Amino acid sequence: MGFTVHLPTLLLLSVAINLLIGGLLWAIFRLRSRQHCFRLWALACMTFAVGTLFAGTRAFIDTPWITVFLAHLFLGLSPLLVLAGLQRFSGSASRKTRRSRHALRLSAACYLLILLLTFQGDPLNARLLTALFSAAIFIFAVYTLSKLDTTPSLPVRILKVLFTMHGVLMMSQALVIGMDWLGLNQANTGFVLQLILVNHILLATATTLALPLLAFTHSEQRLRVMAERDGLTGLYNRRSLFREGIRAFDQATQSQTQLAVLMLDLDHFKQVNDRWGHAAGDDALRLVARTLKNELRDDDIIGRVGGEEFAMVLRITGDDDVRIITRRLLDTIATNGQEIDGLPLYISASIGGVEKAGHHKTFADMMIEADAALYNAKDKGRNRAEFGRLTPETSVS
Ligand SMILES: Nc1nc2c(ncn2[C@@H]2O[C@H](COP(=O)(O)OP(=O)(O)OP(=O)(O)O)[C@@H](O)[C@H]2O)c(=O)[nH]1
Repeated sequence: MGFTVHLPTLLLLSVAINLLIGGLLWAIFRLRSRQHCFRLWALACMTFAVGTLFAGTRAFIDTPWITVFLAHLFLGLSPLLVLAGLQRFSGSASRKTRRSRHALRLSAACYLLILLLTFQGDPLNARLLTALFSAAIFIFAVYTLSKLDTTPSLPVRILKVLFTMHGVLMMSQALVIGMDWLGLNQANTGFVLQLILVNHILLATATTLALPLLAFTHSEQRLRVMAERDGLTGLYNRRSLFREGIRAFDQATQSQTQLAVLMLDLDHFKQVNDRWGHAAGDDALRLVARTLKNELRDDDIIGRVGGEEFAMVLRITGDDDVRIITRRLLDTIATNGQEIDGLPLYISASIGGVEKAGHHKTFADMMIEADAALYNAKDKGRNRAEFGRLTPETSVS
């Protein structure tokens, strides 16, 4: 049972698919505040369709300028545009990237020159050249993807696999043509090349669908970080801290484990801003955030819940003493905050804390009590901590 391909149908199908996906990518470009990678990817699809159309006219006309030169010019331009889109997406303008862009321009110029010099001869020359050029571009695309620092990583991995397969396919095409050239082929070259063409179209389609996946998941991740995190310190914002705090509270209730909430407010922070400026104040806030992250465990929940106010939810284990942890936090902030970026800021903080008890029905109950304890610490002179309900043994000073 043989495998036969009706070439004109296949080519028309490929043109239609590429025009459709190209149109879709162009629409995305218009809708997404003109994110330029989408325009380049749309153009890649369209040039591929145009190149295929020109190559297909070989059945009707005998004009190598169109059927070979223009066809391969567009077919070679297509992977180049995909790569340019990837580079645009990665957005980095480092020296290394600039150098690789120059290398790319140089190889494109070489491709054009060799195509110009050879297209009049055997059309297989142009096919060999385009296959080699495309393989090089796809390998370069894998390299570009490996330099990308985006999350989630699944779309990057999918694209790496697709580009690698495409690169290998183009190398195989070059090999088959090269062997044919040297008269080494016993098998039916036309059939093998048609098979490669089918896979080429499938891979090109899969790649153009995976590219928006890369861009969409990346921007969704960025939006999620922006919605959940405080822009200045990278800590949880108020809403996320409450969400995570409620989760931790429910877990602690179910597993009957201990939980503590600490509210921390910087002392006389207005004076820091007034005396040293808002930028110095921002540096101080970042330093406090770093200190809290360094001093607490990875699974503790830390958020910036107001201008100079932080909240922490600590999962307490048997050996932990919240009062010792709190004292350590106050001391480290006072030590680190003496001088920030060469300025004598002398930052200190006050903390209100509470440990989970039977009368806490919700996480909000703990937050309210920690807040009241914080006001108590401020009233009692600052740079100190107060705990829970007001009893004589609740102070840490
Ligand atoms: N630099 C900077 N300052 C901020 C930010 N958010 C709030 N602040 C400042 O934090 C200060 C808070 O001042 P107050 O609420 O009077 O409190 P305080 O001066 O710390 O006094 P106590 O809390 O009573 O010790 C104000 O000057 C705010 O402008 C911020 O993102 N960056």
